[in-house]
Amino acid sequence: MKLQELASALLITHIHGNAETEITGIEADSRKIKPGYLFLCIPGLTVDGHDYAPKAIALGASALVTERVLDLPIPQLVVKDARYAMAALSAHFYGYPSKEMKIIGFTGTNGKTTSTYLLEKILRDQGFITGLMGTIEMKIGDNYYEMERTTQEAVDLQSSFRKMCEHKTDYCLMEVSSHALELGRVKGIHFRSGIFTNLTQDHLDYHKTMEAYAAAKGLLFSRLGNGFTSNPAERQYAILNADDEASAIFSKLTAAQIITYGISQECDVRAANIRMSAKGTEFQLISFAGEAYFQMKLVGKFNVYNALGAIAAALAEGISLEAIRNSLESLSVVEGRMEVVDEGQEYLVLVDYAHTPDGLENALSTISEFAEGKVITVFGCGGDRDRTKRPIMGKVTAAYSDYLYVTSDNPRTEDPEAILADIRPGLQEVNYPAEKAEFIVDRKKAIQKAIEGAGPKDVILIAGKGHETYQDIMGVKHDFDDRLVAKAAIRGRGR
Ligand SMILES: CC(=O)N[C@H]1[C@@H](OP(=O)(O)OP(=O)(O)OC[C@H]2O[C@@H](n3ccc(=O)[nH]c3=O)[C@H](O)[C@@H]2O)O[C@H](CO)[C@@H](O)[C@@H]1O[C@H](C)C(=O)N[C@@H](C)C(=O)N[C@H](CCC(=O)O)C(=O)O
Ligand SMILES: Nc1ncnc2c1ncn2[C@@H]1O[C@H](COP(=O)(O)OP(=O)(O)OP(=O)(O)O)[C@@H](O)[C@H]1O
Ligand SMILES: N[C@H](CCC[C@H](N)C(=O)O)C(=O)O
Ligand SMILES: [Mg+2]
Repeated sequence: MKLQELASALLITHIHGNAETEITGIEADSRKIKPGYLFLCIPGLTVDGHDYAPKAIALGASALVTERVLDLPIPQLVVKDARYAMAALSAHFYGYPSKEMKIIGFTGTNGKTTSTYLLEKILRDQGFITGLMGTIEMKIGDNYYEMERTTQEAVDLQSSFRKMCEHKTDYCLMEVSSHALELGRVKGIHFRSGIFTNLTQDHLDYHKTMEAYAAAKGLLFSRLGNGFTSNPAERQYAILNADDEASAIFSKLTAAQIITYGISQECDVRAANIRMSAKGTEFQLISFAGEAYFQMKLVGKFNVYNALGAIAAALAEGISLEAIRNSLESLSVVEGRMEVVDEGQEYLVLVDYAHTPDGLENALSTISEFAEGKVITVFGCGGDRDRTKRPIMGKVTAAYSDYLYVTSDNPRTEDPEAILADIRPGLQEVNYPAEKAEFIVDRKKAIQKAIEGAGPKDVILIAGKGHETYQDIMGVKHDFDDRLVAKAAIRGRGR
């Protein structure tokens, strides 16, 4: 594509240099530039992409997108807002792929990843080709890709969508993080539906206040539904959790047709008579499309919510309640979410991704309902992330645990001891007995000690890392998998 043609995606631009320059690729990271590529100079929160233009040129960049003319020897497309331009130009470069499939976006503090897999299962069982992108991985056709972040940068996102189209994807199920919404990574994407899971505290390091965090999430819904259509295939839906008060705000923001789901409120897709055990969850589903009795293998009331959101989205796609039920009943586990580590031992070991106060509350309240012995929790808090959630996470785990191992969970560039010190006041606030809590920086040792101390009917929750296979210390990702460490520890003590 020629620079001139790319520029046509924006009304106000200025081309400095040869407009006929051929563009063979488009990137916003100088380290990924190949000969012939256009390099987008993005002023970031930590560095300014304009400073990396010489590096991009050295790697063969043929043109730049800038916010000001740089004294450099290649053509430049000067724009008002490089981040906005990144989204718009990437969509144009890749031929607007989000219009060629149905993209369903999931947003909310907890439950996004889980919910994408539930809906993926339902859609795949109907013979649809699905793509998925989120915290664990990206799937395109039969190919799996590692993800750097939950929601990709706009330029990577549009490229991934194009690949999905090449694989004849019918539906793309994607997690839409609040960072992505705030930073415009998903601007201009045509979503079929937006699903809201819930809003509780996280990421206040970035958003500062819960109001700002909610406003970021709201962007998914405020962009939905404009331009009514008689074609049901083009309709857009906002699928909202009626039991979460943020839904009232989102319903005012959106022009999409709203489908509500929940347990305690009157809504379009509702679960009643919920029965929970260590083996799964049962509930009566009452919906605008009829009623059915569900028996799922996923544990915890929070998974009923995740199921309801997925059911609502599937009903909007015209899938029958019976088919939806068959799919959800056959799904056993989502990786790293309440995943059982089974080496034939007498105590239960669960690895879960709970890394927020509400996630821990949900995981632990579920466990407390079926635990016959002690509840032993191993957890930590991420470095370079919301510090204010640390004591609250300490308080929540203390409330439910007979024994606590407070340890590291991706300290990143922070001092691990300092993170542990931030958690401690939460335990003190509820007068948690000091002799029942150990603070051990080394996560492997903490897991080993928890397992060594377990009695026959005890439940050990290892929270925070779920599917992760690394421990990020000072920017270096060391191999670390809670499930493997736990397995080795169980075998080490002779089960
Ligand atoms: C707060 C946040 O999300 N920041 C993201 C944002 O950073 P930024 O705007 O500060 O960019 P920057 O690092 O200053 O760089 C500016 C520009 O220079 C470029 N650059 C930089 C260095 C270089 O050598 N060459 C170069 O070209 C960068 O590619 C970028 O275009 O854009 C960068 C480029 O895309 C991201 O790497 C960076 O993610 C940071 C590392 C991050 O940790 N993000 C996390 C918090 C995140 O996004 N999490 C969410 C939520 C997870 C969830 O709870 O579900 C996610 O979606 O994963
Ligand atoms: N609907 C829910 N409500 C509250 N907690 C939940 C819900 N679903 C899952 N959880 C808890 O939160 C943890 C994270 O779940 P999941 O990975 O599905 O969320 P996510 O929104 O994708 O998180 P992230 O923001 O890190 O991508 C789970 O391991 C579980 O403990
Ligand atoms: N998406 C979340 C994941 C947190 C997972 C936990 N293991 C941590 O590192 O804090 C975040 O980036 O805040
Ligand atoms: Mg996720």
